[in-house]
Amino acid sequence: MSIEEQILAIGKKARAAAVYMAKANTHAKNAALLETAKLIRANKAALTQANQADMAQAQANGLEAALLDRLALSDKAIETMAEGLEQIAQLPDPIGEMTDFKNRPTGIQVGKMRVPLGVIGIIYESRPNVTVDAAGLCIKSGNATILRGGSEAFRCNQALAAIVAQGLEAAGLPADAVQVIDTTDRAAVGTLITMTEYVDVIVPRGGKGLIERISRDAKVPVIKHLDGICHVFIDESANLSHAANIAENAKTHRYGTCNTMETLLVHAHVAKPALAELAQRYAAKGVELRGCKRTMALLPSVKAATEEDWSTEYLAPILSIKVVDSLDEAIAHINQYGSHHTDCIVTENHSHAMRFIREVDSASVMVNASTRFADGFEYGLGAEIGISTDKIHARGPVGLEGLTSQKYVVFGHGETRN
Ligand SMILES: NC(=O)C1=CN([C@@H]2O[C@H](COP(=O)(O)OP(=O)(O)OC[C@H]3O[C@@H](n4cnc5c(N)ncnc54)[C@H](OP(=O)(O)O)[C@@H]3O)[C@@H](O)[C@H]2O)C=CC1
Ligand SMILES: N[C@@H](CCC(=O)OP(=O)(O)O)C(=O)O
Repeated sequence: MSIEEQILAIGKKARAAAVYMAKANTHAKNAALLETAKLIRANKAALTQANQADMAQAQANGLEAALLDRLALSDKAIETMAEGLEQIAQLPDPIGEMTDFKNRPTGIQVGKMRVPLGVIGIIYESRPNVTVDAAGLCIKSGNATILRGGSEAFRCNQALAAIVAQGLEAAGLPADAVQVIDTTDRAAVGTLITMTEYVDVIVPRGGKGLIERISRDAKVPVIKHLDGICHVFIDESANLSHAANIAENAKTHRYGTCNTMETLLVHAHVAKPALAELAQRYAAKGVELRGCKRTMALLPSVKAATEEDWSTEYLAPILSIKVVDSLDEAIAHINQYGSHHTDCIVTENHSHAMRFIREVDSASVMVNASTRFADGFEYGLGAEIGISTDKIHARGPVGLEGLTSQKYVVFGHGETRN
């Protein structure tokens, strides 16, 4: 079979499974989640072995440290995946919920019912826990899914696919509700994003290369989950102790995640003390600093930032720094160079905070909190498919509700329209 034929066959099975999933009851969906969690724990040794093989190959291929960190599946990460499924089982089932009923003068009652999207294709980075989080959220929201993880995580993802299939079958649900594409050939992505007959929506999680491909070729509707060029702006009225803690955490908590800060903006009135403190903290953690001319005047060891730096997502211990003269300049910089993912202002000035959250055009806009909080679990969604950088149909961390839609339902008593 050609790759195209293989993916079309997967699509056909997913479409059939979606019909069952849409009407599956909450008990069966939760049973599948809990059984999969049990199987993940029972298969810890096999998962570890598969991950070690993936890690060895990725290391041999020279994958960067932050990306190896993302690929690694420690005992703790395996337990977290299982717990994540148990948490999704605890969440209320969104499907079938009816809301917003109104009695119309004609006698009919008009309301809305929450329904699954159908078949969701997800293309994502080499992070095995995403396979389980995505599978869990799609099961609970009554969708079928086709997963295409990063090639470095191939072995581990295949092992996880087999476990999820067993979990679904044990609960009497179709194993085809979650299928993991079993080739790393990118031709498979080409078919996945064009088979409108079988796929209702594509969620691409990734960087620039993926964006270009999807923008050029996709025929299926897309909810983009793209790169994070995130900023922290230290305002002139910032609490400098909060600013140092936030700017340190936003950069150094995890270097490889999309919600990590890549550019720090500092108001000129507080640049000297703010940067003196932060330079020490970053030096202790080996973060390379690249700055504008005014930053370099304050911190002579800093390298010169180029125009390209302002629009670069490093995913590494590198940070660009710019000194700005006003809130307006900070907002303009973020809207020009950012990726509309997550941006933060550190300020004690309420009107500056309100202007920042109104005028910065990003999926999450924060006041006095680290950009690392942009995460479905941290926002109370239970888990996330990822962070949408699109404005429709979902924006920011996408949980169960983002994987559903609402249809109108109308109840009458024999009424006819005049
Ligand atoms: N907004 C969000 O929720 C998230 C965003 N990200 C972003 O992802 C990026 C980091 O991950 P990284 O692994 O580098 O991302 P990549 O974009 O390189 O890879 C992500 C996935 O897309 C595939 N892919 C990439 N390019 C193409 C292409 N041209 N055609 C078909 N498939 C393609 C990859 O496959 P292959 O294995 O073949 O390379 C992989 O499965 C960062 O920019 C980060 O911000 C990450 C997580 C969440
Ligand atoms: N929500 C995640 C970040 C999003 C994510 O998965 O990022 P990445 O490590 O780039 O795959 C978190 O805060 O851990």
